[in-house]
Amino acid sequence: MRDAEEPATAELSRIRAEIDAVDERLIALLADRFRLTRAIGRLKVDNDIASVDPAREKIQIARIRRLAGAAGLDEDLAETVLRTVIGQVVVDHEDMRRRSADDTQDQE
Ligand SMILES: O=C(O)C(=O)C[C@]1(C(=O)O)C=C[C@@H](O)C=C1
Repeated sequence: MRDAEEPATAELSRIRAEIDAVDERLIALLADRFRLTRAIGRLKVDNDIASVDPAREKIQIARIRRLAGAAGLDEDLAETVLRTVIGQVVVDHEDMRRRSADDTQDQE
C-alpha cells in the first residue's frame, strides 16, 4: 500500500509546485494590472472623470468571456474574477478621489 502511495505523493508535490508557480505569475500580473489602473485613477481624479465606465466594462466582460471560452475555461468564472478585480479597482479609485479631496481641503 505504502509503495503504491509514494508515486501519487510525488506527483501531488510536483503538481502543487506548478500551481505555486502559476499563482506567483497571477500575483505578478495582478500587480501589473493595478499599476496600470492606478495611472488611470490618477487621470480620472485629476480630470474629474467618473470612476466607473459601464460601456468599457461591457466590452471587457464580453472579451474576457470570449477569451475564456477559447481557452476552455468556464466563462462565468472568468466574468466573476474580472468583475471582482474591477470592483476593487473602483474602490481604489474612490479612495484616491477621497484622498485628493482631503489634500485639497488641507491646503485651503
Ligand atoms: O478603463 C477604465 O476606465 C478603468 O478605470 C479601469 C477599469 C478596469 O479595471 O479595467 C475599472 C473601472 C472602469 O469601470 C472600467 C475599467
